Amino acid sequence: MLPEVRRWLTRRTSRTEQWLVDRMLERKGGRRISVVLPARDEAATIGRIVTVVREALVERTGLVDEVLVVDSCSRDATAAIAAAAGATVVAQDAVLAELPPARGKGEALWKGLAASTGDLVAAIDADLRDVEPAFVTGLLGPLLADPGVAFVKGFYHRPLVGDGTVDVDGGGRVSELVARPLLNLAWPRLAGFVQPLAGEFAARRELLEAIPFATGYGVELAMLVDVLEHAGLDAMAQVDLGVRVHRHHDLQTLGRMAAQIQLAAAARMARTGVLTRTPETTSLVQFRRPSEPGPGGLDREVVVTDVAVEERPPLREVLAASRPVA
Ligand SMILES: O=c1ccn([C@@H]2O[C@H](COP(=O)(O)OP(=O)(O)O)[C@@H](O)[C@H]2O)c(=O)[nH]1
Ligand SMILES: O=C(O)[C@@H](COP(=O)(O)O)O[C@H]1O[C@H](CO)[C@@H](O)[C@H](O)[C@H]1O
Repeated sequence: MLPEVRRWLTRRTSRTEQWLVDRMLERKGGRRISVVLPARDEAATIGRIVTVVREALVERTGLVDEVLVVDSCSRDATAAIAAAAGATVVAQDAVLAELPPARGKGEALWKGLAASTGDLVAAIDADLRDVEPAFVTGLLGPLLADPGVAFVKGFYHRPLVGDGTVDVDGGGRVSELVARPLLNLAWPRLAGFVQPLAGEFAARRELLEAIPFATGYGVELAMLVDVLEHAGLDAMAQVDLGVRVHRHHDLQTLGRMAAQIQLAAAARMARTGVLTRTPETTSLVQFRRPSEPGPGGLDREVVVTDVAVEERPPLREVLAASRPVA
């Protein structure tokens, strides 16, 4: 692991319980805060999420000023349920309607940024079960407390919930198999993010307006890379939000998600020339649930493995070199 990542992990990791709403309200001043939810066919979950955020953070405390649902071409009652629960709802294609429409999660987030009014913008996925207000307050805490922080990413334990089965740390399959190895290889400064694909993040508007957005599922990885380039690692933070339970997709859908993430990464590698040279490190940084809760912000065991591979030459070249000359 790069020494600067090790330092960053200690300096910029916190837990949602550390961020108290009363203190955050004092720090908020005259700024506006938006919570944006990209949502495609989330009729089963969107109502409860909007209700929890609105009641706890808009009505009871006034920390959040706007709950905006971007209806991402849903075929179900997502938009109507979100509106009934008290969200402002915009149709993805109706925002910046003069532009040719695009599809996918990243498009919904970009349109959400365009349609929202907050100086600080938090995003959470709309397929979450059991969402708590602490999901939002944790993301906003570091931004309100420290002017040096411009971007905050959530992390959590991720169970994989099947039909009557729960694998407590089995979720985040694309994260573990695609995003993490890719980031460690090409952008090792981002290796400290426990959940690099978390859909839960918050940032200052001026930062989000200054970076490009990938339209599909590549949006999270693209955003990490672009924020790093734009603002630097010390402007980024992560916060432990506890446990996250969401709806899972089948393997083929995850394959398409992985493909979009790789395309977004490829575009950034080409743009910056990353990987045209030898990788900076062959370490892979992974995180595991500790046997005992750790002190400080990072309640994870850090597992660093050297995954270096050697290149053997074609065998016939070796054989030809070792064959006695007649
Ligand atoms: O075209 C799309 C696809 C997804 N989403 C939303 O993006 C979030 C994350 O997507 P999904 O649940 O499919 O990914 P997962 O979390 O299962 O990997 C959810 O709120 C989706 O409703 C969206 O707004 N537009
Ligand atoms: O992290 C992952 O591996 C995937 C799939 O999660 P699961 O294996 O279904 O728990 O979930 C996410 O990735 C998407 C693509 O970046 C994000 O858009 C989602 O917010 C995130 O949940």
